[in-house]
Amino acid sequence: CVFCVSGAAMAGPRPVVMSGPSGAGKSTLLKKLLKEFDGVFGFSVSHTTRSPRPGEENGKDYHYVTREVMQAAIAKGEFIENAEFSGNMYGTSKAAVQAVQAKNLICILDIDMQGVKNIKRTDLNPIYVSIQPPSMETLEKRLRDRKTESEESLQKRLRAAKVDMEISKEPGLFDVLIINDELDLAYGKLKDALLEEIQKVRDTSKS
Ligand SMILES: Nc1ncnc2c1ncn2[C@@H]1O[C@H](COP(=O)(O)OP(=O)(O)OP(=O)(O)O)[C@@H](O)[C@H]1O
Ligand SMILES: Nc1nc2c(ncn2[C@@H]2O[C@H](COP(=O)(O)O)[C@@H](O)[C@H]2O)c(=O)[nH]1
Repeated sequence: CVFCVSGAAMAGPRPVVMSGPSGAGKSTLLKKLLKEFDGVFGFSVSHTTRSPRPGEENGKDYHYVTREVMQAAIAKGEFIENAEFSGNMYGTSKAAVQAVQAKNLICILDIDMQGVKNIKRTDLNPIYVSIQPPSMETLEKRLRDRKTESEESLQKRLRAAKVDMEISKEPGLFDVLIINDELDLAYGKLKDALLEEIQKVRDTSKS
C-alpha cells in the first residue's frame, strides 16, 4: 500500500482526527479529553514552522522547526501528511502517530482540512470529527480574544475558515460534526461520539 502509515501490526484503537476552523475550539476540547481520560488518549505532536505562542512547549504542543528542516524530513518520507496553512507549514510525522499507538492509546490528530483530505488517502482509519463555531462573528471574537494572531494572520485564518465551513458540509467527509457554542455541551457530544473507542481502551487495559 503506497499510503500505508500505521501498518497492520499497529491494530489498536482507532485514532481521532479533529478538524475545523482556527479558533473553533479544537485544542480546548482535546485538552479536556486528555485531562479527563488520562491513559486513554495521546496527542499526535505535529511539526510546524510557526513560532511558539506564549505558554506553548516544544515537543508538547508542536515540534517547532525551520522550513528547511521540515522540507528535508518530508523529502525523506517521514510525514504522513503535511500542509501549508496561513503562511506556515504543518505536518504529522509517522513517528508522532506511532509514539501514541505504541502505548495503545487513542491517537488524537488536530489537523486542517488539507490534512483531512490527505489522511483519507492513508490506511490510518480514524474517526473524523469536525469542530465548527456557531457563526463567523463568534469565531472572529474568539480569535481576537485569544490574542495570538497579528491582524494579517487573523484575516488569513478567517478566510480559511469560510472555506473550511463550506467544505465540512460535504456529505461523508466527517463522521461527527459538533457546533462548539456552549463548551460543556460540545464536550459532552464529543465524549458521546468517542465512548465506544474509550471503552475499548479501558477493556484492553483491564485484561
Ligand atoms: N465554547 C466556547 N465558548 C467560548 N470560548 C471558547 C469556546 N471554545 C473555545 N473557546 C476559546 O476560543 C479560543 C479558540 O479556541 P482554541 O484555541 O481551542 O481553538 P482551535 O480550534 O484549537 O484553534 P487553532 O486551530 O488556531 O489552534 C480560545 O481562546 C478558547 O479559550
Ligand atoms: N494538516 C495539518 N494541519 C495541522 C497540523 N497541526 C496543526 N494543524 C492545523 O493548523 C491550523 C493552525 O494551527 P495553529 O496551532 O497555528 O493555530 C489548525 O487548523 C490546525 O488544526 C498538522 O500536523 N497537519
